[in-house]
Amino acid sequence: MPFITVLMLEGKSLEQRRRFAEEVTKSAEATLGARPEEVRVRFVDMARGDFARAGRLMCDEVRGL
Ligand SMILES: O=C(O)C/C=C/C(=O)C(=O)O
Repeated sequence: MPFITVLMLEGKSLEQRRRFAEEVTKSAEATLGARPEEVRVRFVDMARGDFARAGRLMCDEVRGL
C-alpha cells in the first residue's frame, strides 16, 4: 500500500491538492502496479517560518531580506 507524504509550503488550493492526488495516484498505479484504492496521499503544509533553504527562512525570502 503506497503511502505518499507531500511536504510543501502552505498556500496550495484544494483544487491543486485534488489534481496532485489524482496524478500521483495514477503514477503509483502505472509505475508500482498499485491499485488506486490502495494509494494514500497525505499533505503536510509547512509555514514559511518553518522551512529554510540555503540558510534562509522562506518567510525572509518572500520579503526579499
Ligand atoms: O525547496 C525549495 O526550494 C522551495 C520549496 C517549495 C515548496 O515546498 C513548495 O512550493 O511547496
